[in-house]
Amino acid sequence: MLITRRLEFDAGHRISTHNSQCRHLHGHRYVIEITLSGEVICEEGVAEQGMVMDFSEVKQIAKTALVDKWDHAFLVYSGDIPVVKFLQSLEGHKTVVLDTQPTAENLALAAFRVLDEAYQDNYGNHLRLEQVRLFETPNCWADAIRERG
Ligand SMILES: Nc1nc2c(c(=O)[nH]1)N=C([C@H](O)[C@H](O)COP(=O)(O)OP(=O)(O)OP(=O)(O)O)CN2
Ligand SMILES: [Zn+2]
Repeated sequence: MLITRRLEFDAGHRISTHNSQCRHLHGHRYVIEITLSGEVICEEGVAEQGMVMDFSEVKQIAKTALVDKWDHAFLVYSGDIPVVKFLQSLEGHKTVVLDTQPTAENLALAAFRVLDEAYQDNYGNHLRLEQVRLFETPNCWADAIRERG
């Protein structure tokens, strides 16, 4: 069984190597969709009976591990030296330094890695992160998918 939880957050970025608009500092209302697989919990009388994981728990884990850290932050590539220096000069600014350009593809991958560690199988129902879909705009998104093997 697959379940998916959608969350939204705002963040700034730029793609410093881009040859058009995206090299300018700008922001997005990002949407992240987290898809988990697992067996439906059958244990009689537990709060999660009939669920793979309670959607509110899926949300809480995503917020703690990732969304609250990225929300209203500027997501910057460590190689984008002028912007890294500028952000460091702003006292207390919420900045997330990434080791890759903050494209939809790289953000989906980074989110997958963080969230994969965060979701634990507490009920022996083989809970597992399968996919992170990250929308940069309503028309543009990237999917980071668990590799088989
Ligand atoms: N493969 C990718 N291509 C682009 C990315 C990306 O992350 N991966 N990112 C950008 C820019 O950051 C930009 O914000 C997206 O801009 P754009 O293509 O203009 O998207 P819009 O939804 O605003 O465009 P509409 O034409 O208004 O739908 C660029 N490319
Ligand atoms: Zn952008």
